[in-house]
Amino acid sequence: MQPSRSGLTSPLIALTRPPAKLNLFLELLRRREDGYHEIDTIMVPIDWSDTLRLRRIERCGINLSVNWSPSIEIVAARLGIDAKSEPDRFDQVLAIPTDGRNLVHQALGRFLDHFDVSGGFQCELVKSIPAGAGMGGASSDAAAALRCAAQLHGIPLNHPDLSRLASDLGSDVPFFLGIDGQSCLAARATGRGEKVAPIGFSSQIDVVVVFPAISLSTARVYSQATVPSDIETPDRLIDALQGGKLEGIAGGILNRLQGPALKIASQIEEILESMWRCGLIGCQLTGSGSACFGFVPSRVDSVRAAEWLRSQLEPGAIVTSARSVPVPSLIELHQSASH
Ligand SMILES: C[C@@](CO)(OP(=O)(O)O)[C@H](O)COP(=O)(O)OP(=O)(O)OC[C@H]1O[C@@H](n2ccc(N)nc2=O)[C@H](O)[C@@H]1O
Ligand SMILES: Nc1ncnc2c1ncn2[C@@H]1O[C@H](COP(=O)(O)OP(=O)(O)O)[C@@H](O)[C@H]1O
Repeated sequence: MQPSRSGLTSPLIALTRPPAKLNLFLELLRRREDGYHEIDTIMVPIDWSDTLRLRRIERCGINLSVNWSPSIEIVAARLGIDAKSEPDRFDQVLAIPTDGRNLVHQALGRFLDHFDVSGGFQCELVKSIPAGAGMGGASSDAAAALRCAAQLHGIPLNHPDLSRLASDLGSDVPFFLGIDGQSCLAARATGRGEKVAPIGFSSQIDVVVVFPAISLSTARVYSQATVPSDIETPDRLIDALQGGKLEGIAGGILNRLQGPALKIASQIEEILESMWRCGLIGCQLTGSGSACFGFVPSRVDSVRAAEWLRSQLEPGAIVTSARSVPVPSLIELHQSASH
């Protein structure tokens, strides 16, 4: 800990904004004996992000608080969920655990055990990324927590054990951790998703993302999926990404989990239809859903399309214009005001 002017220690706060991701391509290669699927996926991080603040505390253990931005009431109102008349749905979509069920709690617990460091952590998580949306919010938060914890303990951010911890936490977590500390705008992930390779690609992508107020369980969607006999590759998409050609990108997308997700939640089909009608191109579900995205040529177009879709779909869905950003997210270090 850093000494303050008064001579007492003043803990540092690590602040970062874990981004969401979109799966532009997701093919199922085979179902494994352990129940996981070998996949081939192309992921892009976007600027729809949570906020995570972490500081070391002397007391052992993890103290985690979770709030919604701008507030749970405003998010619920946009989603058209009434806490009093639909308490189960409210909980299913908006209740985020603060105990060991939260992936941030698990990440910090495993960090403390693995590196055998003294004390604990106080963590404030502000959610903006919907849960059960296929946007990887929990995974991104967990990767951010591992990186902030390493930073506060002077452990190099490219320490190989962090990758192992990330992979044990969930298949999507290594993507958000970044590869050897390098930042990247798009990556191809294979294995169960934990083998990540950056794609050389430097342009930005503008999209509109719609979260249709339903949380889908990743395990349930995978359990309804079938490995196809003709497996597709993302080669065309990768070429288009590297060439920066929007039509090529939109033409190369695929999500083998879209069919099973639509079977579970058929209302997603109407959302996709509205997105096509609005002029977005390459409209598709991300990951195991329920959020969908579509491409536009520029930021101006995404803001305009999001406004129109909002007038059609809200309340009942959250519509956001978004742009690709690099992973991992930057960490800012601040001196804590009180201790
Ligand atoms: C579908 C994807 C696409 O990026 O994202 P989300 O929709 O969850 O964001 C990922 O494959 C999700 O990764 P993640 O959310 O980390 O899943 P995990 O916690 O590892 O696994 C949850 C469950 O999903 C199934 N699962 C997950 C990954 C995989 N390659 N095959 C699977 O069959 C397994 O039943 C597993 O028990
Ligand atoms: N930090 C977290 N943020 C959001 N959800 C979390 C978190 N930790 C655990 N969860 C649980 O994980 C599930 C959703 O995970 P998430 O990554 O947001 O969705 P998806 O797998 O669809 O991308 C929910 O059941 C939620 O309760």
